[in-house]
Amino acid sequence: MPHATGPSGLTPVREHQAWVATLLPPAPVESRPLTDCLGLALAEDLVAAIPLPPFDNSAMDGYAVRSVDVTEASPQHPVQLPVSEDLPAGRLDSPPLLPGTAHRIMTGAQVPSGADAVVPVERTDGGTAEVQVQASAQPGAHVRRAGEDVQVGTAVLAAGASLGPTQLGIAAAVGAARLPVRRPIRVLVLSTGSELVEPGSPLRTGQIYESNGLMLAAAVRDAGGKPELLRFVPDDVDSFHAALAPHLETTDLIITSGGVSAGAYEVVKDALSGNGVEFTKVAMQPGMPQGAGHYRGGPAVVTLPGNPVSAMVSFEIFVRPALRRAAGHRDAERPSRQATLTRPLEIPAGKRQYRRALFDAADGTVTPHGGPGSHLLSAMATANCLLEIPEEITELPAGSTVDVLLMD
Ligand SMILES: Nc1nc2c(c(=O)[nH]1)N[C@H]1C(S)=C(S)[C@@H](COP(=O)(O)OP(=O)(O)OC[C@H]3O[C@@H](n4cnc5c(N)ncnc54)[C@H](O)[C@@H]3O)O[C@H]1N2
Ligand code: MOO
Repeated sequence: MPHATGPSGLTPVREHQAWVATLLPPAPVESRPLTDCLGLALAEDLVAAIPLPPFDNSAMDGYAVRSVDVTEASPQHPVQLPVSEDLPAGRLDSPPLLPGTAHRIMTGAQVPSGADAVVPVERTDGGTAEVQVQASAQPGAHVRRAGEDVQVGTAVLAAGASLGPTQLGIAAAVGAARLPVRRPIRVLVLSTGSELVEPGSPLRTGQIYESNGLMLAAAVRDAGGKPELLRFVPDDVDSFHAALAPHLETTDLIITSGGVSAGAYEVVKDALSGNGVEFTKVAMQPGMPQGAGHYRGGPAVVTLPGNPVSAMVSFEIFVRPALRRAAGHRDAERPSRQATLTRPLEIPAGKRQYRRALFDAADGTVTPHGGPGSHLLSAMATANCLLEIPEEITELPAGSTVDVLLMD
């Protein structure tokens, strides 16, 4: 796709976002056991085939009674009833309750026909052959009605729902053993750079610890994708192609970081130019040098800049929404808020700024956190949002209303 350029000669952020989004088609739908669905997106509405609760059941351990039999009960004048059945949760038959009797009943057990209330055990003497009921009960007391939570035919989850713990819980509760979900996007994360060494090994002058690969793979997983991490890919073009080759059939998206700006040793740019990937400068800070396309007609590729904050911010702005949309998530975007800036900011013109910041939900304010430098990863690690400042703005007084993207 040709790059649209803005007045600055740079590609507008929204153009690059749209381009990256076109690279990833919707992932195929597959049926998975519930245990394998965490973090995925539901592909179809989940319609309840049973009500919840499935039957009238007790909310308390106690005695199932007819409320009219205990109208006069009090601690001073208990009503004595014979106990004719014991109803633990899970008992399959449900003997009816005869007038003037009680069934001992446990939480979750089916309320027998004939009973219309449960008296908690604490309001009785706890008898097993006979029970002294010391309190009256309103009709319906401590009875959880069938269908009170979910009625048959209700869509308990809509297509596009992200499946977290409670969504999996409700799916199991209505009896779904498997769910139709979109297969997670398979992402190959590559890092290159001769200066990089593995955390845990000694650092020599001129070297730094590799962090982007791990960070981006974690970001992919966090976004619901399935990452595979290839670190320390050698810095020459042939080795780069050789490293990719075994993964092409099983990869939807390749993400690289580094090796794309104007240096003499830009292996990513050298290897991917002419192989389906186009490079551009995007009107944003951090994250200016970007590339995207399809590697040799195969997997989608997004090349992120190497500076760690640039890599992470551009993942957030370009990759994460595209990845989540392709994986079927309705909430593909980070939530955004408007907030009041606590201190003034001066901003270079012409590029959309993404400043790391701290959003205070209680008072609706946002405070820039750390400087604008794209190597300042520690501030990003302790920030909770990105402050998004449009290209044309160069000055923001304290008290300005600004947009923030919430990161957690
Ligand atoms: N003459 C120019 N120089 C630079 C330009 C430019 O337009 N003209 N752009 C600058 C901007 S903006 C950025 S961002 C960076 C992007 O450079 P690259 O994407 O080519 O990245 P590298 O040069 O490989 O690395 C940049 C920086 O990040 C560190 N890095 C790289 N990979 C990792 C990793 N996996 N883990 C941790 N840190 C990593 C690397 O050591 C460098 O410090 O270019 C500017 N220069
Ligand atoms: O645009 Mo680069 O991404 O600032 O550091």
